[in-house]
Amino acid sequence: MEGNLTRLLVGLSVQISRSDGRVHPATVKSVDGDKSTVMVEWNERNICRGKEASQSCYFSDYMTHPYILSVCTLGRRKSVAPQELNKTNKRVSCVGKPPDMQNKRGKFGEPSRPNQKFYDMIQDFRETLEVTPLSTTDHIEARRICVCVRKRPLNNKEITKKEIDVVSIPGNGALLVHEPKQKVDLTKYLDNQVFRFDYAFDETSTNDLVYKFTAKPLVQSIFDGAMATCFAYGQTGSGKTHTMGGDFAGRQQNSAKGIYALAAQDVFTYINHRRYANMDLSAYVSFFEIYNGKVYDLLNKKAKLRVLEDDRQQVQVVGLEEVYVSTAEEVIKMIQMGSACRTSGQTSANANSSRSHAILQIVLRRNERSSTLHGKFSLVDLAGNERGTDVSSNDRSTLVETAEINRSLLALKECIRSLGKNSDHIPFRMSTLTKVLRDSFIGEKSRTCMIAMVSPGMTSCEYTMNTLRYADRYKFLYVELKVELEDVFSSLQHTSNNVMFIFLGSCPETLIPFVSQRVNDFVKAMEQTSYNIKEELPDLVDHSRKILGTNQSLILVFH
Ligand SMILES: Nc1ncnc2c1ncn2[C@@H]1O[C@H](COP(=O)(O)OP(=O)(O)OP(=O)(O)O)[C@@H](O)[C@H]1O
Repeated sequence: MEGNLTRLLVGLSVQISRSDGRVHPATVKSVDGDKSTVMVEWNERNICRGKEASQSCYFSDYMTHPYILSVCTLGRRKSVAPQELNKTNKRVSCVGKPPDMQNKRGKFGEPSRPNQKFYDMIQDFRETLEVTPLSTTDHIEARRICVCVRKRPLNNKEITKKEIDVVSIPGNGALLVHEPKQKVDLTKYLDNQVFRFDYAFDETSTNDLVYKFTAKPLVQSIFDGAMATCFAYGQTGSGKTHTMGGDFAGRQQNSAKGIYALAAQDVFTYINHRRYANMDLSAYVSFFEIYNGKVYDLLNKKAKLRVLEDDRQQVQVVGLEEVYVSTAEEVIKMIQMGSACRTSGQTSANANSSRSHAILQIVLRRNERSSTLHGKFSLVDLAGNERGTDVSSNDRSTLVETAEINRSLLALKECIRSLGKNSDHIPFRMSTLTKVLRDSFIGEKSRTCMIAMVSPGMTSCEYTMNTLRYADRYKFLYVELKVELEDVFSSLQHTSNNVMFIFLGSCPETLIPFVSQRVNDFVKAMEQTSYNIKEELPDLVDHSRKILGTNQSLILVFH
């Protein structure tokens, strides 16, 4: 177990809680299994500081959840000055040598590249990772809000420039960003940040695989009367259009290979399925873009459309073409037609950058009841999220464009957040995007999937972090949190291996009774008496230490 612990923890970012009450990030530098100590390091006023903590201070690993990623400072810790750390030679792993001591050749023998040291450190780190790739046979869980991440491979331009890939996807929904950093003394180190999603797709994942875990369950839901929405979110050039619309060969897009087309194929499979045949459903398609807050019909020569709201708060896009379709091929033709006239521009990251939100809607209507709406699937390829930091542009219209994009993405976040909280008030009027998607945010049957796309290159690191933070927020939604915790407990109960334990970040007050009950159940299952987790936390920690190395471990969730 000690060995596992070392491999999992070294280099990870954790929160530490100081004796003066401050809580701040630090990096795990080493774990001493014999002495049961953990060494952490952080920067304070440009001075590198370190601490040795006893193992009664536990860390969660990347296989647990981001909100669990904190350090619980229960035991007494000894403060160690950096010099002392050097003397005892305890500082290990992810810290690089000063520039003059760096090798001219890469550690793996290949010619040196810019940032070779970081490259080597990341490769070293990856060697310690246990990778569990996502497989088509993995279980897919129906969720009301599903948040995923997809990493694209380095592109030719990046490979030519010898860009470093700073994103790792070990599996089980985890994603690591190895953020290259430098201390004031020019020592290089990696700040390894961990995120966790429902699913994480690595650079080898195909659109088929991504579709299967994301949009496919939503197609089924619209036959059951749901309003479903699937968003592709991310920096320009990160792969949104590739995922939704299909891969590109030059400027030619293979529309049959995107999530739009895969969803359309399934819609017709279900329509003809005996389970839904007697519902007498027909499918209709509309395709439009929102550019600078205005709606344009991509199936009608980009006609500019008005968005109106009636006194029952029903939002209508007046005059939007809704075309009856009876085969997936017809839908694919429309996707090609619409995509060809989508507003694009050139950014520093993508020569063919989409500057608008594109929305493909597949609507199911019941034939016999004057075309009553039965279900709707909105597939949204969002505009790039680079937050006005595309510094290569001084052009006013690009800046206005970017500001509008940012406003609508903020509105989207607010609406999904309200949806997750089952709030009565959904602030859909904040932007045209959320206005036209209003019926996706209301009602019991609304279902949402967000696929956050990330570029793997070191130069995209900041944008990648922004994307991950945006998507990460969804995971803090109350309803999801409860489900997630349930998963953690049940997976622990069914495992016979040693499992990393403990713990915790911000557990909402309302969830404490639930967590308390589950911890007690777990403790009972280990034939121990039950604990009041608030008052007897130290006992539990002591107990968990004793069972470390036996066949079970414990997760505690605590505020
Ligand atoms: N998973 C992937 N595998 C291979 N190539 C990819 C992948 N994702 C993206 N690409 C390629 O990267 C380039 C940029 O992708 P794409 O146009 O989809 O980005 P985007 O996020 O839609 O950008 P924008 O917001 O500027 O429209 C394209 O050439 C695309 O084919």
